[in-house]
Amino acid sequence: MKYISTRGDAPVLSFEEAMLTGLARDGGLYVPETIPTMSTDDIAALAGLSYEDIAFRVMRPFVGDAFTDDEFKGIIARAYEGFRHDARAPLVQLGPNHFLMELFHGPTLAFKDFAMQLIGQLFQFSLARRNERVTIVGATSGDTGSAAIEAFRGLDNVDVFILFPHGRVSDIQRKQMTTPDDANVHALAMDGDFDDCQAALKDMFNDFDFRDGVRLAGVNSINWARVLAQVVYYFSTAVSLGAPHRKVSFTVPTGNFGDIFAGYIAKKMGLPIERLVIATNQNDILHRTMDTARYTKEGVVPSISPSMDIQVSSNFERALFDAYGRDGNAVAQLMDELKGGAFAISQGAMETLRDHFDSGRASEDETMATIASAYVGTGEILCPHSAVGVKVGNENLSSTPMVTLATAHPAKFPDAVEKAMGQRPALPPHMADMMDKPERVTRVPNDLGHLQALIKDRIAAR
Ligand SMILES: Cc1ncc(COP(=O)(O)O)c(C=O)c1O
Ligand SMILES: N[C@@H](CCOP(=O)(O)O)C(=O)O
Repeated sequence: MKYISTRGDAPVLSFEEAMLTGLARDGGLYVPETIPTMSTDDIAALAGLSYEDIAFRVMRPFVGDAFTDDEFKGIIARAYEGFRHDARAPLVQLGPNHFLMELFHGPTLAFKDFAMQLIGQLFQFSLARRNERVTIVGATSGDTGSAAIEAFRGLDNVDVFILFPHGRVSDIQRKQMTTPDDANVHALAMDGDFDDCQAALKDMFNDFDFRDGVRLAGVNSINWARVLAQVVYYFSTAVSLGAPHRKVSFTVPTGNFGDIFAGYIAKKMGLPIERLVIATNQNDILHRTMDTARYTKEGVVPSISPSMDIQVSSNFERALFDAYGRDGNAVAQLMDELKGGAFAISQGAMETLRDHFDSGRASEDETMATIASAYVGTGEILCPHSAVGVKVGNENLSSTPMVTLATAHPAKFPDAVEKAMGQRPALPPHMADMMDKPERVTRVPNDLGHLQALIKDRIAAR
């Protein structure tokens, strides 16, 4: 299995190389050269298997010869052993044909754990075998950062630097990033918004001297392995609802487009997915793009679903690559135009995107109202991101079962949830003392030179 860049001008890599590389050297994102498919029989055979066994069968074709079957099975087993629900991604029913896939039973209470716990294990295995060390820099609007820190904390051959927007993550998200006291963990509160953090990260990757000097690696969803791990729960859920003999639709609370892109890959592999619905908060660039065929950046307005406060949606580039017939030059040109703030999508590409994706948005009031009504109607306490999804999912119900992804635990956003339903969700017992722990964080300006110098100094001091 080979991996190519969405901009068509970077070395072709193996799975392991692409995983350790992160962003392609032409600024693009790695994708598989071809998408492996599963037959109806292959999918039917997943029924009744454990999450780990499904993960093995779904991901195996993508990793090529990077690991033996036993090695890969061991990696998967270790990745999910810390989850607090046997089903890993359990389903609850919200209405006659509407289900909620709970993705928040991992160690940091968000869907990011599904991928981050796995790539934590994959990195450890690969780095040990190669006798290498890496510097991970991640950008986060709150959840990726805590999941990355949890997956990599305490490792000798990895330093992990997390850039988060100062003042724009919830208190719990911040505490999850600033309270671990491991020497290899560096929480950096940056002036600006998430897009600024992500832009700084991409600038570091595009500075080859720095990149090669610190052996930079990325664990944001620019990393293909992140997307791959998330493909699995589309399979496990669809099969539990009757796939391959029955179609299923998914609504996905969306920001950086990684999670919904994983659903698109599941569909390409043969999973009978009818619709993939993009659900955005008031920062609705993707919904507007689906409507107007123009991707136009506007300022980010902080919301009660802060992890989705994003304008530059990285993985949309992967969808554009397919929509433009895998033409790397066309994608490179669009990304160049985006530096000016906007680009237009051709009619043909737009038709392809609309063949797969629908979209909707939820305002702040609608998000709050959905938290309240879901609790009254079903007893389920939604986090604000999941509530954005449920609101949009409700608008897209049909005779096909709809599954909305619940992407975080409500206790990560207690203020918003309390305001919406009058009750403060409790943290699970393993995190109950989090608010009392001391914090370790460095405030940093949005300045590439400053960030690079800080990272080099910290590595030298270890
Ligand atoms: C809780 C939560 N929901 C939804 C999203 C959006 O997911 P994606 O960026 O993969 O579109 C994020 C951030 O990634 C998140 O942390
Ligand atoms: N919402 C994310 C933003 C980063 O997304 P990623 O999937 O590219 O890592 C977060 O919580 O940090």
